[in-house]
Amino acid sequence: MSLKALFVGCIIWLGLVELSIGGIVRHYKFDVEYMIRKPDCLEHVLMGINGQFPGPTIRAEVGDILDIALTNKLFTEGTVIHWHGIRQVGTPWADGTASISQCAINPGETFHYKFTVDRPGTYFYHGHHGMQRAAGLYGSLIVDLPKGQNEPFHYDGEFNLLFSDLWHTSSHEQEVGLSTKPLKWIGEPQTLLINGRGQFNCSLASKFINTTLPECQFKGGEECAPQILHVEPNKTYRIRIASTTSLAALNLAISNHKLVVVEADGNYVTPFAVDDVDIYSGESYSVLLRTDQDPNKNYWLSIGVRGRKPSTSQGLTILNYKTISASIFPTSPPPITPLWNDFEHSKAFTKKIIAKMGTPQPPKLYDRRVFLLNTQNRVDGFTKWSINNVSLTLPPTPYLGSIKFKINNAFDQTPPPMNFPQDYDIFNPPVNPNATIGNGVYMFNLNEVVDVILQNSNQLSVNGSEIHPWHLHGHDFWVLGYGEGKFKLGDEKKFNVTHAPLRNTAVIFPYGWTALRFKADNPGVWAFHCHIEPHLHMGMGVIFAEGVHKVGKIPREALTCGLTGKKLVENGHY
Ligand SMILES: O=C1O[C@H]([C@@H](O)CO)C(O)=C1O
Repeated sequence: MSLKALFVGCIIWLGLVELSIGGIVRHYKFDVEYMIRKPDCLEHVLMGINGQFPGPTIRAEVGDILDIALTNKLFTEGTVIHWHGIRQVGTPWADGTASISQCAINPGETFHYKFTVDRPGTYFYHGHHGMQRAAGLYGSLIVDLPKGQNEPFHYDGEFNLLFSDLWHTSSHEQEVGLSTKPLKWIGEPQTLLINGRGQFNCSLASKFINTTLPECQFKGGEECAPQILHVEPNKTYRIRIASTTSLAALNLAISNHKLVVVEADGNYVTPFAVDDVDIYSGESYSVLLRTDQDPNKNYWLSIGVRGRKPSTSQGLTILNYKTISASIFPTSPPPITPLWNDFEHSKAFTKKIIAKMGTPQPPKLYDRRVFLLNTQNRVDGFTKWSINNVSLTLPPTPYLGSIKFKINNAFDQTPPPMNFPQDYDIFNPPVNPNATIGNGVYMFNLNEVVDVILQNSNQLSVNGSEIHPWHLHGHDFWVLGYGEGKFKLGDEKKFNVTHAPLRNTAVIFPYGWTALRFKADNPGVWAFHCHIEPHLHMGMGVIFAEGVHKVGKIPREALTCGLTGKKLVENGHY
């Protein structure tokens, strides 16, 4: 056989091997860098990828392997990217969480994220180091069904919308403010962005709303001009939405059109029609839109702030029936976002989300139950968020390495508390506001069924309890139920175990509880935290670990820092 034929033979053989494990390897090169951009018509420093903000959309098919070579082109700080909603089965080192699954990638260095996307759905990716998500490090990740397979709903076309919020103070200034005594809170965002585009100093809807802002005048090509959704009449469109906001809870509406929710966090749900959709940071949905309205008009698509007293203008774009020009304005004002504190509206929406028939049901019983009380506290006078009175501070050595290699001095070996005092008054500020910092780990036995009862409470000031969206890495969980007040014995009778939706993010409502169940069946170390980035920065998270002894080879470059880095040097791997 000639050398060439042998070479071609090898390639075909390799190709077959790759096909036999399900999908193809998709290679990406991501250069993470700071850029000067005008996402809301004003100039800002943003973090982007390959010169793009938001970063490039990754589109793959179920079973594909993504191989993303991430080069840190920031000048002086480390970086990582988390693939939000991807469970990383067998590749916990690719979860992209600094200090948890890997070392932050140093400036100038390249790290290979290689993992399988094993489930269709709408996902996204974002920075998971410091406040790099607030700096703009994010993009979309969409996983399609393999060719020839159909979704359980029909659509003629699709759009993808990634929502985010923008501050005019830098992420560094925000980060320092949050770590200062007294706390310098970040406040509300200046602008809401849809696919990285928003308008701060002008309004698309100035003719219709009470504003002093002038009408936006776009000549074409502006980075802050909205991406218009061009549609044909009498068709069905799938709109994928995901929220990577740093803080804002959002509400999406499209004038005159109903939205049918069909997917949540990569899981099919029993379809239901609504006028508007609440979407919290860390969540994703697919909604179906039927273009059955007057085709001689255009319509607003709006996102507005909910859950916190807003001071940010709605994010807007236009649904354009191609029958008319996109520059013809809608004839009425944009949809009114439901009142920020109409929590009954939020709860009604959330409770409509139930699993689609055929979704795996939760195990009937749990092996272990963990109560996690969320409180705002003080540590040495610094304002923090704490879980069972412990505020999370991450260690310099990634847990995945320190647990696997039993480096016991890498973090606090005492497990954090599984509960909180029974007499804790969740309706008032903490009697003793002093908390401690900690970096202990909740260790679960492999395949244990874990129930988590997230308990909300009053923050440091009176009459204040906020919504927090909690996101779990490495798993989906079943949402068993939501309740008011303090969780009490007998409340489990209200659990929905037959139609519990599978999600990776779930909210706790003010002064309420949320019950989740998951199977600790994915060897690795996983963050579980409030997806509000400043809250995580202030300690609002915990670390779960299971079956770490079963984790296969961890790429060396994931562990070249802290005590695992030292061990590698001592063992001659340098
Ligand atoms: O963590 C937070 O701090 C502020 C406030 O509680 C203190 O200024 C706020 O609204 C938060 O969500």
